[in-house]
Amino acid sequence: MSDAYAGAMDAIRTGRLQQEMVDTYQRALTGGMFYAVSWLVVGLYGDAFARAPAASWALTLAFLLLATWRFVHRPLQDGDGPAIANWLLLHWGIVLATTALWGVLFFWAMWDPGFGRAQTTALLFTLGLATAIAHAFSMRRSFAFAGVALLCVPGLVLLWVRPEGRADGLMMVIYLVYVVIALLRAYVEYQQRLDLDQELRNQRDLFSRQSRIDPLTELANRRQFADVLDHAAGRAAGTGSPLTLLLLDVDHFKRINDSHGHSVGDACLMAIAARLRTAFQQPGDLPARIGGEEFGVVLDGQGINAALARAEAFRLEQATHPIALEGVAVTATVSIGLAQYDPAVHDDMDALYHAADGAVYAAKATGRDRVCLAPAVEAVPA
Ligand SMILES: Nc1nc2c(ncn2[C@@H]2O[C@H](COP(=O)(O)OP(=O)(O)OP(=O)(O)O)[C@@H](O)[C@H]2O)c(=O)[nH]1
Repeated sequence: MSDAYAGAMDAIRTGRLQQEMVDTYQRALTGGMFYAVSWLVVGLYGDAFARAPAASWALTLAFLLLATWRFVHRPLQDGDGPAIANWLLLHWGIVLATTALWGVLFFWAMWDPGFGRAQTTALLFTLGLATAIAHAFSMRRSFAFAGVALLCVPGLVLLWVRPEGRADGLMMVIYLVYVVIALLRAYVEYQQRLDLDQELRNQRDLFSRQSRIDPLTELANRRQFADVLDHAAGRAAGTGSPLTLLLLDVDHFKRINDSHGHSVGDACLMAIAARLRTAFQQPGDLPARIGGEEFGVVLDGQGINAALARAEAFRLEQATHPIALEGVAVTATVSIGLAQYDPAVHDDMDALYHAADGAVYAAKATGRDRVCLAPAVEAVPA
């Protein structure tokens, strides 16, 4: 498995976990308060606060604390996979602690006849909460089952073992069959939604990449080049830092195509792009394929002298190091034009581009395989 593949798989897993983290937080948010309110209804109408005030207030406080914890345990902003997995474990821990507490309460309400009619209220709330888990907490099947079990099983066992509670117990078992089916279906639907979301994210990333990258050479394409140049010019105009534009055209490229075929021509363009990528990888450099056999490099932060030296080095490498392609060695010389950005002279990027393009034209006109400066720009001593 290549590093790139492993990295992509990690990114997909992390993307899914991030989505699950956000969903788990949002779905758990309001649920916590439902437990507190439901208990208040059962406790008040079941006279629990008068009969067992300490236990009743302790339950109220515990539900409120757990609900607040769900709220303040916010999703991570930029966690990696393991950090999100840990976050999920803790959040599920809070949710399951709440369901376990309700399970104890339900057992108490079923066991203590002092709750009177509120026993039915507790039973109905328990079924309602189990239904809510089945529908809203389908992200993790095993945790959701554990939640339903913690809510229902203690009270259900009690109902079952008492002959007078057997009918309610039976009703509960039948209802729980529905809850289990609903939970399984909701789990499958949730996973399908995650798959769909991932698919949409992949498509979006692909389109975004295709709109910025030249497919043959994998350099930045004309659009990204123009955006970066525009951005760099805005900053250069504001800060006065230097910015130089380099345009490069392969000499007699048609001959390479005609002599060796179009596929060798393509391979030659890819090789030149690879050399450009190696030669122009300093911070502020952006090599790009502008179209056909024409390339450009944004040299953000570079004055004309440094740019000239680097352009000359690249030209020399092209002239002296043939490219080995499909059994043939091709020498592809290049004509390069340079223009330094001057906000007083260049009204917009088109003006800078035309200046550099004029320099390429001058290089072609004076014999090719050379670097020319745009006429308005003078090289100054370093
Ligand atoms: N193989 C290949 N050829 C391309 C591609 N894009 C443009 N070309 C070819 O590049 C050649 C450019 O030819 P011209 O514009 O006449 O320029 P040139 O032959 O390089 O001559 P000068 O620029 O004057 O030195 C044409 O033959 C195009 O078909 C491409 O993606 N792949």
